[in-house]
Amino acid sequence: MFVLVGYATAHGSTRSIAERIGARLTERGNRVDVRPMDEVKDAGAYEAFVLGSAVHNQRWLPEASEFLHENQALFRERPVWAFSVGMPAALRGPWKRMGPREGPKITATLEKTARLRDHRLMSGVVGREQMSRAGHLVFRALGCRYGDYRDWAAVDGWADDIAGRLAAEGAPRPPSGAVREDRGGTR
Ligand SMILES: Cc1cc2nc3c(=O)[nH]c(=O)nc-3n(C[C@H](O)[C@H](O)[C@H](O)COP(=O)(O)O)c2cc1C
Repeated sequence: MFVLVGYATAHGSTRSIAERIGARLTERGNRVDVRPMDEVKDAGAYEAFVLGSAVHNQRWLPEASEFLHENQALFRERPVWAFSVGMPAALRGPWKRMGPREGPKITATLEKTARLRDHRLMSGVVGREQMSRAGHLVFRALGCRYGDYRDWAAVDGWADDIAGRLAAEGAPRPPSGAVREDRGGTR
């Protein structure tokens, strides 16, 4: 399959995760472009999409939201997987409960413009240099810690699931009426 792994990043974590997913899908036999969503010229050229954005204030970055909006007809027809990169793993204390609530909230927004096969909220690198002074003070007051929270095993596992689904969907179907010998095999 010809797959776009499109991303929008402010500080690089989302790009690194997109590149990892792209490499994994390529290893599994797909033709893959990994590129920023605002540099994609012809979205219609791709057969499937894995789209990811950094999360700011519980939303995708504006260029990512625009890309979804502009191509919504396509994203209702072709397979789309989405990932959001935030900081649920950096949260501490009562704020830790925010993480599980943020994922479904973002999913609901994305589903207004795309029919998603799956959406994952992941954690990225959270650095002092990304924060305003006020943001830093709130972050520290909540007991949160800066760090690299990327979970590569989870990213690889998810990419492998996607590769499996693409392989199943891309495989030539037997002619209708044909009797399959391999009953119980892939659908
Ligand atoms: C201004 C700002 C707002 C943020 N808002 C959120 C948020 O609402 N939810 C969240 O989970 N992470 C939030 N983050 C954390 C980032 O999404 C996180 O650091 C992520 O790794 C950034 O990805 P990037 O390196 O691709 O830009 C915010 C970061 C910044 C700088």
